[in-house]
Amino acid sequence: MAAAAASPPPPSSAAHENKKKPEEERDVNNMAQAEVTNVFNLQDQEEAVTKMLQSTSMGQYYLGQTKMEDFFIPDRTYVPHNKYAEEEEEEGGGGDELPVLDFSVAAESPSSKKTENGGEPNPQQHHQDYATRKQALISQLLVAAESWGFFGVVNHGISLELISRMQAHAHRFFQLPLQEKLKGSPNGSLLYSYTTGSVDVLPTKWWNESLQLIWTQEQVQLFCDRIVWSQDHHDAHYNPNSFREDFLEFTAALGELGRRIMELLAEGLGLHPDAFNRHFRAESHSTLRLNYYPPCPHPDKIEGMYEHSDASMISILHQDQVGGLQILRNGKWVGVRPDPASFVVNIGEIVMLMSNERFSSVVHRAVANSSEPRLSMVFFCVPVHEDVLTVAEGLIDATHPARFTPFNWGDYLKILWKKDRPDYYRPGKTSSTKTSGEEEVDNKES
Ligand SMILES: O=C(O)CCC(=O)C(=O)O
Ligand SMILES: [Fe+2]
Repeated sequence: MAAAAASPPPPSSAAHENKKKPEEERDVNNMAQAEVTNVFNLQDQEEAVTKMLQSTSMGQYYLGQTKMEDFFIPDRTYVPHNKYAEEEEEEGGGGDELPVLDFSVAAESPSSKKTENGGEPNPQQHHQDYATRKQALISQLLVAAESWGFFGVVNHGISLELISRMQAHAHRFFQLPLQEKLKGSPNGSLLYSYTTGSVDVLPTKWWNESLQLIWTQEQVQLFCDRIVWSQDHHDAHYNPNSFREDFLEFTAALGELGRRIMELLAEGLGLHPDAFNRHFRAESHSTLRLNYYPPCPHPDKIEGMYEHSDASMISILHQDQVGGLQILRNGKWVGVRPDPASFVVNIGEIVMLMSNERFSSVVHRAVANSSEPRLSMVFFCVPVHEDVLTVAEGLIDATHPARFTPFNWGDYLKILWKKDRPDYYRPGKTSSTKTSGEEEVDNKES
């Protein structure tokens, strides 16, 4: 994976065109509407689901309450989903590359490694090698977190088979009829459920669907119990328990990777290795979010996911081979080339604040495309609700006063969408920038 600055084309004027709605668009709408009518005929249909549909972009679209044109974003800087750094460089752009870090050393213990021929290494020599390589990784990580806020991770220790199994589960889920998927929105929660696109409070409508679940056994079980994974009897061999099992294995592995990354980030800042991790515990409401972007007829005018920064401590993202993740870097949108073997990690707002803004939480977006669906899977490491979060002690001195006051994650969620959110919660952001991953609009948790 590599990426570089891409020069944005001139703002699209197409958003202002008054185009007639093509036939096929109307068909999609009609089909979706028929499905929704079914949903409303079900006896056990919950008010919350109706409310969710009516207050989300794709929900309104499926209900026929929103037209394609209502998704258009005027004067948007469009960079196609498959435009990456290399092409830009070939065209003479010469962008810089997204740092990609080799995490193999982070999974090693200082003493356990065998030599290549299987013999015992000289323990002292090995310890020195290990320490040198770990220090090199920490230095690269520090540069990446300070200057990019984003980086790729390879040799992360998560098996490619597990990743593809999760992708297959996600595709299976998103291809279910809408009425089935809506069973995954049992209580109207917009944070821990299946959601049809962006919520109304946002200034833009996103062309996506998502499923976001807390990483606990209990939560995933509640979800699995409601979903009928396939109505096709030819598909009877599919084991619905496998979603739960793979979900738990995947989130546990991502949690472990998140822990390793935050430990190294803390060490890089000269802090106690546990400075961030002591707030990232098993009882935190960390989530896995599956983002599904159906083919979109107007990707130049419609956003898959609008620009935002993540409210997490850190986020760990895997995107499929389609491409579409873009980072705002030095005022330009930079496309991140997909690589099935790597994860893309970004610093979230919580670690940015705890680091007294030594690290940046960078604005990013997802661009839709007209030809194929796209899937991304994001793990949001978040702190335990009640923990008081402060700037790490070791980072404050006379010349570097704390830039924000102590807060906790529960309070943070409450103010996340407020227009009058204090400045120190969103340094350097434009007023149109919203935070994603945590759409707890009415604080409807659980
Ligand atoms: O789909 C993507 O590549 C971006 C997803 C994202 O940024 C998010 O879910 O917060
Ligand atoms: Fe994000």
